[in-house]
Amino acid sequence: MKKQRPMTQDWFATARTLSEALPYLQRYAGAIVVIKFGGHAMGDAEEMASFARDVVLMRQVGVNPVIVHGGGPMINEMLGKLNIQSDFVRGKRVTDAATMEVVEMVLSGAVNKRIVQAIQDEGGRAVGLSGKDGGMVTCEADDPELGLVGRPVAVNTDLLHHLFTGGFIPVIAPLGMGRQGETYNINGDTAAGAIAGALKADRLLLLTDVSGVKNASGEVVTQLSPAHVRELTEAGVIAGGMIPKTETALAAIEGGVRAVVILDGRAPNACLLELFTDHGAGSIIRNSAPQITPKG
Ligand SMILES: Nc1ncnc2c1ncn2[C@@H]1O[C@H](COP(=O)(O)OP(=O)(O)O)[C@@H](O)[C@H]1O
Ligand SMILES: CC(=O)N[C@@H](CCC(=O)OP(=O)(O)O)C(=O)O
Repeated sequence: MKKQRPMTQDWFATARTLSEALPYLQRYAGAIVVIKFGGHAMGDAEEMASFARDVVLMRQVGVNPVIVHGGGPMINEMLGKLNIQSDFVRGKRVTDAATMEVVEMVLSGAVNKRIVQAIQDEGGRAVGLSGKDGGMVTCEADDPELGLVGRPVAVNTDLLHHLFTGGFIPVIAPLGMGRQGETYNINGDTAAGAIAGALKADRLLLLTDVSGVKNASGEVVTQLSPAHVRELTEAGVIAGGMIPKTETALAAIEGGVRAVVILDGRAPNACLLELFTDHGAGSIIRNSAPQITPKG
């Protein structure tokens, strides 16, 4: 039963926010939204629960969310405990057979199941998978220097469509299968971009630990075209871990994703703010095509 509490301005504001969400709820009903949930964005138990609640709410209002997660910091921790040395080249982990074993164990085991559990705890029905399940992500070796790092060359979305029909929320670890049955380690951003492209997703949300793409003065740029992203990259303003994200964003847009948003996954209700309010969150990257209401 609802509690009887005195009416305050806050309650009116809450009701107004719900009412203002209507056009966005209508716009996203049936839409596919792929969310890359990076290891740095996961935060503590409360932040994980808040993320899970947003995802369950999305599903409840008819959106088809797909979670593709990372887990780089968790892999580093386990490799450290096992005294296995690990190096990164251009943002990707050099992966030999011993490292691959640990990567698969941490991503498909601990990290994947933690997210599945968090979603179930909020009343959603999550299914934990890796890109190997249902022959979803086929890879080729990315670069001989990187060992078992995969570059997705084909994505089969049949399994995902079955899950959408059943009302399930897919939670996918970024692993893929080679044509000879070998397992590949895929950068989480790359995997999310490939899956979003194959689904022709309405939105790809890349959740990270900064509030968006920053310009040379350190301010977040809220709207970017692919040309603007290339300019910032050539000028060295987009650097480090942001490079695989913006490269993924450009490839995803090229592949048919309507828009990509880079945002801070630790900010409360970041996904809801982006999808269902006038305010939006983070940096949106899209071709400067005519806008379709609301927010294209
Ligand atoms: N122009 C830029 N705008 C925002 N962040 C940037 C930029 N250039 C580099 N970065 C760095 O990219 C980092 C995000 O990448 P990364 O740490 O790999 O994220 P994740 O672990 O979430 O995948 C930011 O914390 C920031 O240090
Ligand atoms: C090839 C490669 O680098 N794979 C990544 C996969 C996890 C990942 O991408 O995690 P974050 O999103 O948390 O960084 C790795 O081994 O760390």
